Formats: sequence, C-alpha cells, structure tokens
Amino acid sequence: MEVKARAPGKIILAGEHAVVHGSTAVAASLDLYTYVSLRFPTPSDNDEFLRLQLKDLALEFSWPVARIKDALPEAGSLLSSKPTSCSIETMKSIAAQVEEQNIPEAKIGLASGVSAFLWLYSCIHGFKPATVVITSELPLGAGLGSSAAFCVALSAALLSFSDSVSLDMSQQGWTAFGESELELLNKWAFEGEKIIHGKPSGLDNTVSTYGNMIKFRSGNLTLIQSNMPLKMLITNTKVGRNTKALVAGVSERTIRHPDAMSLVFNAVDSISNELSTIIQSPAPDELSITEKEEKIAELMEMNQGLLQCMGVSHASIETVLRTTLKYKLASKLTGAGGGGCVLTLLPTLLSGTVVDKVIAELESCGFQCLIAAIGGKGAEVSFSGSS
Ligand SMILES: Nc1ncnc2c1ncn2[C@@H]1O[C@H](COP(=O)(O)OP(=O)(O)O)[C@@H](O)[C@H]1O
Ligand SMILES: C[C@@](O)(CCOP(=O)(O)O)CC(=O)O
Ligand SMILES: [Mg+2]
Repeated sequence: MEVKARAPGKIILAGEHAVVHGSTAVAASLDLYTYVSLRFPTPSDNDEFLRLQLKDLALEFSWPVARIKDALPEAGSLLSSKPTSCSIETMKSIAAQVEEQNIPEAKIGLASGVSAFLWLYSCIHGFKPATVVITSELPLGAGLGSSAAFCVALSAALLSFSDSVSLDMSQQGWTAFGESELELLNKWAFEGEKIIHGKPSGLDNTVSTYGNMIKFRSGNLTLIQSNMPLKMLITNTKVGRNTKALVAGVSERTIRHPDAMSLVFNAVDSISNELSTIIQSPAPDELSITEKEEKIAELMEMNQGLLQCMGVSHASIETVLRTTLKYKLASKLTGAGGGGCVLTLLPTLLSGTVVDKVIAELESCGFQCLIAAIGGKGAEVSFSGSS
C-alpha cells in the first residue's frame, strides 16, 4: 500500500511579514502542488533504510534507521497525536545527519527542508524503514509557499499511515481529511515550517492545509467567501532568497525602531481587513466590480509601500512594479520578498492584448510569468496498491 499526498502553494494578497508580528493577513491557495508519496518496505525487501528522493532536483538521501535511532532517541517516544517542537539540541543532531549527505553547495538551502523531513518522519513513524518521494510544481524559495506545501504534504502522507488518523483507504482518488485531522495536520506542518523559517506566523501552512481564501491573525483563521472574480498575474523575478533571513531582518528592524514599525504593522492590519471586506461584500451592492478592483489595486500599492518600509523589497521587484505601472496596473510582492514573486491585479475589463503585452515586457526582462487559479483545494491524500 502506498499513500500519495498533495498540498498547494499560496499567494499572500496582503499582510506578509506583518502577520509574524500579530497583524491580519489575507492569503489564497494556488492550483500548484507539492506531492509526497510514502511506502514502507515489506519484510522480504530486507531494507533497513529511510530513503528520501527529491525527484525534480534529482537528489536522493538515505539513512540506516539504526543511525536515526541513535541520533534522535527521543523521537521514538513521541506521539503522532501530539505535535512536538524540535529542541535546539536535537536540531544539532539532525543537522549532523543532513551534513553527512553532502548536499551540493548550489542546493544547500535544501538542508533545512531535509532537516524538517527527518524531524517529522521520526516523530510520526519512529525508526521504521520507508521510501518517501517528493515532487513539486512550485518554484522553491520564490514566495509561493513551497516550504509550507512541503511540510503539509509530508505531514499528510505520514499521518495517513499513523494511529492518529483514520481514513477509508479503499476510497478512489483524492480524499480530504476531516476537521479534527486537518487541525492535527496543520500543527505538525507548523513544526516543520519552524525548522525551515525560524519564526513562521503559521499563515502559509494553514492556507496550504485548508485551501480556499483565508484571513489569518495570531494563529486563527477565518474562511473568506469571495464575491468577485480575482485574477492575478504572478511574476517570478527568479532572484533567489531565503524566508528565514528576511523574517529575521524585519524583526531586527523592529527592535531598532519599535514605535515606527508598530505603526507600519497596524497600517498593514487595516489594509488586510479592508481588503477582506471588499472581497466578501455581496455581489451587486453599491460598489461595481470595477470600483472594487480600483480599491484593491490601491490597497496593494499601499501594502507594497509598507513592505518597502520593512526593508523586504528588491531592485528586481521594483522593476516589475515600474513595468506594470506603465500599463496602469498595480502590483505588490508576495511572500517574503527580497526577490521571489510579485502579484499584479488583472482587472476583469482589461483586454487580453494588454495582458499579453505586459507579460511579453516582463519576460523580456528575464522574469517568468504565470496566471494560476486561486482559492482551490487544500491538502488531500490518495491510496494505491493492496494492503
Ligand atoms: N520540494 C521540496 N523538497 C525539499 N525541500 C523543499 C521543497 N520545497 C521547499 N523546500 C524547503 O523550503 C525552502 C524554501 O522555503 P522558503 O525560503 O520559505 O521559500 P518558499 O516557501 O516561498 O518557497 C527550500 O530551501 C527547502 O529547504
Ligand atoms: C514573510 C511571511 O509572512 C511569509 C513567507 O512566505 P514564503 O515562505 O516566502 O512563501 C512569513 C510568515 O508568515 O511566516
Ligand atoms: Mg516558505
């Protein structure tokens, strides 16, 4: 029996970084997924290894399970029903196990993902041999939440074969978790995100777990029922960056200028709340779709200005902003910034010719554009093979 899990990436419409400091954020899932398959060997396979294959990166790691038991003895006594944080001491042991795998220098950013894998696997399944295969449709480290999709899909696959979750394995196709199981899944994924991000808000793993569009503040989510079409162009500047370092940079600025930064975070909170009110306001009310889009465009520009105040914009992001402004289109960075992806609102009445022109101009700068559906499904699992 094999389980395959998938979890979506996301865009943040408003509130990144400020959400780490208690402000409201608005985010939606994307129809781009990370897939994780999990299979335990049969006794006749005589395999005593835990294997991790990152298919699109052509990388494969393996550890004898006895070695993991020596390195992480406490993981064997943890319960899959009780999400547990990785201590600093254990993190050091995990780092040593990851280091031995000799990750190529150009892909060293993956070390934190592999560490999160070792922690989640050994907490949920102890020291059992297994093969875990990962593929992703998301660009890694570009602001579309690949780290959260990785942690959510991985936790979903692991929990499916644990005592804490009972699913009908005979069901065909993709199956969603029940409400309390989603909560457990989201908590485990958050523990993984902590290893990758340092101090995550929980927004990314929550939207990847539940899908749809959500408003999120201090760990609490509210589902948003969108009452208008919302089409976003996503431009990947292809400038690599690391969320952990950018989040730490904003925290350092906050320590240096607490009063000013608290006002910035309050302003972002108001923007997110206003944005969610507009998106949810009943369809034919006093505001036409065009009026709503104009307000959203203005809020996106204001949010971008505040992200600049936080120090997370980048020359490549500014180039995207200048280019789209020539076509009177509003943009903002999405995710941690410092490069990565930028969102541009595409109003309903905008002609296809203009969209094609903007995309051509952005791509001539070396950027990559995509239009993905937003607000779709969250984490799901699918079973195959006989038990
Ligand atoms: N498919 C994957 N396989 C292994 N590690 C992954 C995968 N997806 C994400 N990661 C981990 O997440 C990191 C990127 O996360 P982050 O900097 O938060 O950017 P984002 O979440 O916006 O893509 C990668 O460097 C890696 O450690
Ligand atoms: C900057 C932040 O708000 C979002 C980070 O998203 P991403 O990892 O860049 O996709 C951090 C967080 O909410 O934990
Ligand atoms: Mg991330």
